[in-house]
Amino acid sequence: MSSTGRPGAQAVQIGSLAVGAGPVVVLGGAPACRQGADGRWLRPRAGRAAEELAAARSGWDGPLLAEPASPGDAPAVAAHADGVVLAASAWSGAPALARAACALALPVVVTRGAGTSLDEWLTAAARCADEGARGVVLCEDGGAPGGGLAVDLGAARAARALSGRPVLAAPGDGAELAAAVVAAGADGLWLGAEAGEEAVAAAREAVTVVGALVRDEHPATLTAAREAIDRVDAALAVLLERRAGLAGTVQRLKPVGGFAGRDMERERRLVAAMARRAPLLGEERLAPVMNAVIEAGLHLAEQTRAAARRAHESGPRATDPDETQGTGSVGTRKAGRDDTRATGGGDTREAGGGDTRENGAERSPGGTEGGPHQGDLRRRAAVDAFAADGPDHD
Ligand SMILES: O=C(O)C(=O)C[C@]1(C(=O)O)C=C[C@@H](O)C=C1
Repeated sequence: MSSTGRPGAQAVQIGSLAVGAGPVVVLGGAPACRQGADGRWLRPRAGRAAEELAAARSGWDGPLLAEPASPGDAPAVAAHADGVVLAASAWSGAPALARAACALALPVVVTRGAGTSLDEWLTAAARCADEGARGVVLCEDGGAPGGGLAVDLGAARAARALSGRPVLAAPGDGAELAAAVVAAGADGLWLGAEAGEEAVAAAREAVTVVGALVRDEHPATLTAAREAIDRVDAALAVLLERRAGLAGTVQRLKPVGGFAGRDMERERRLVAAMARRAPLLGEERLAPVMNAVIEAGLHLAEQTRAAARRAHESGPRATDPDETQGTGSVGTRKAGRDDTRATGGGDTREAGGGDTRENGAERSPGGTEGGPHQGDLRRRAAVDAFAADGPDHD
């Protein structure tokens, strides 16, 4: 079982592309998707299959899927495509076309359309396998004109679990639902004919980042294993950047921000919580990792703060950087550092194990710590110390 609770699907090879094993694949319509897709699909116009498929193939040597309009298109599909697409109208209403498509001994994508039940869909897939298809992939598109919001992710998930076949989902021309498709456990995104490079890139990002979180992978080669690591690193980068932003917000909200306000008890607790989700690494291995992450966030916060302060000081009629940074501090900016130390701040590293209730306490909106006036002065002094000390801590 994967981390999404699905049994693994039997991978189907479409040209060079394995669908159902490894990462979620992105398929785009040809010829609009020039870049970024793992494979393309084409529905040639009636009577134009040979010409249009030849043209699509001449500009693309990756996996190409074709949807024949009639049995007469079969030779062109065999000549140029790596797989066949059977829409619901074909497998439910055009048996001769379905038979001709399966007889090509290519992988077949069986699409669920409007008004077709899960049972009918899975039965059609099984029939395609019996009639010669070299692997069957299911594709859920909901059947609404233009696809998109009609896609039934529950049906896609059930189809995968019941059949053991890879399942694609067609979220339309845009990538708004791409993350949801990946999170639902689909093996691929089938983008609409109008999806351009931007939609393909957004779908790729969802596949990479969301896939790293929800999709179990068991790569068997060095290249595949490194590619899987690259996806996890991509997700880590997104999360680290987001974490650094939030840590910067905390520094502005704390009575004493930056290294001076370091709260080692909070750090110990967050490492312990992470270890519950990462038991193989455990607290001992996670602690140095998180120490580095936290220090990177504090450095960034201090440097950002110092840069804002320099801009403020050199500006012609600059506004108070504390106001623009959202610190909400009031009072004079010249409050002394001795006041800061009185809050439990002071030297960065020594301050780490300091009074955590003081350092970690959220600022009260009314500024009532030790009386409104004194509280304001103390906060002001702490913010100044945070800015002044910034880049010196390394
Ligand atoms: O929670 C805080 O007090 C923070 O300043 C945030 C944070 C963190 O990055 O998670 C940073 C420094 C502290 O020592 C503890 C935690």
